[in-house]
Amino acid sequence: MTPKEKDIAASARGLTKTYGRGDTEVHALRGVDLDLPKGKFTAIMGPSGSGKSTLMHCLAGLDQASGGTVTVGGTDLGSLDDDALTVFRREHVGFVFQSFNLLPMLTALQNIVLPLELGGARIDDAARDRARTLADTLGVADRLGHRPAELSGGQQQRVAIARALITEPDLLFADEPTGNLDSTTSAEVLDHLRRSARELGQTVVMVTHERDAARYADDVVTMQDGRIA
Ligand SMILES: Nc1ncnc2c1ncn2[C@@H]1O[C@H](COP(=O)(O)OP(=O)(O)OP(=O)(O)O)[C@@H](O)[C@H]1O
Repeated sequence: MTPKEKDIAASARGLTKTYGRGDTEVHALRGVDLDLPKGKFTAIMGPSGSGKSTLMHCLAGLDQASGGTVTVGGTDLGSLDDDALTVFRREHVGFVFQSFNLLPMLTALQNIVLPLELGGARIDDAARDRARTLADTLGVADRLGHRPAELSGGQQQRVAIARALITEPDLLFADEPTGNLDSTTSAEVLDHLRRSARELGQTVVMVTHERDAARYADDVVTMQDGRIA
């Protein structure tokens, strides 16, 4: 790796994605080149249908590109089969969704440690301590015994961020993470995403429609018709 490559968490080269065939063909990505610098918070903006979610899903190994390459931490995702991709996502990627996606029957603490359990780890005191430290950083340490329904939207989203960070992923992806939140709560969640990058060294990528939200990011990438504008 060259020194420059060392500072890049993920990159796309000539990335294309086509959905459907013939009359129903949609070119969601038309050749995207992008480098995501390590430890930075990048926002992806652009009109509806411009390819933001598709780009994020390809970078995260959730969707397969039609052409071009995605490299994460030196691994070409195109070289991985489905099983290897699943392991790759579990070990390297965290997600935060607009709708939080917490499991309603589990407490906040149980939700946060779930990715460790799914990865086959035993949930011991060390794991619970890590979850508490993250919850503390995110300001929800006093809500750990509560179920999602007993938390505000902002608290749920902060629990979701802690859950995404518990495996210490190289990349944290957030798809419209403040879409369901009021402006005060949005500001808190965005501040935590920014701190994940600045204080924990996470590489954070967020898709958003909101210019105010994008202001928290170090860089803003704008998509237009499947390309970076
Ligand atoms: N699974 C799919 N099958 C067919 N077409 C799809 C599929 N997913 C996305 N598309 C199309 O690809 C294009 C890009 O979609 P994408 O969701 O990436 O855009 P976006 O910028 O994230 O939009 P939005 O802001 O509305 O979420 C759109 O024209 C969309 O209709």
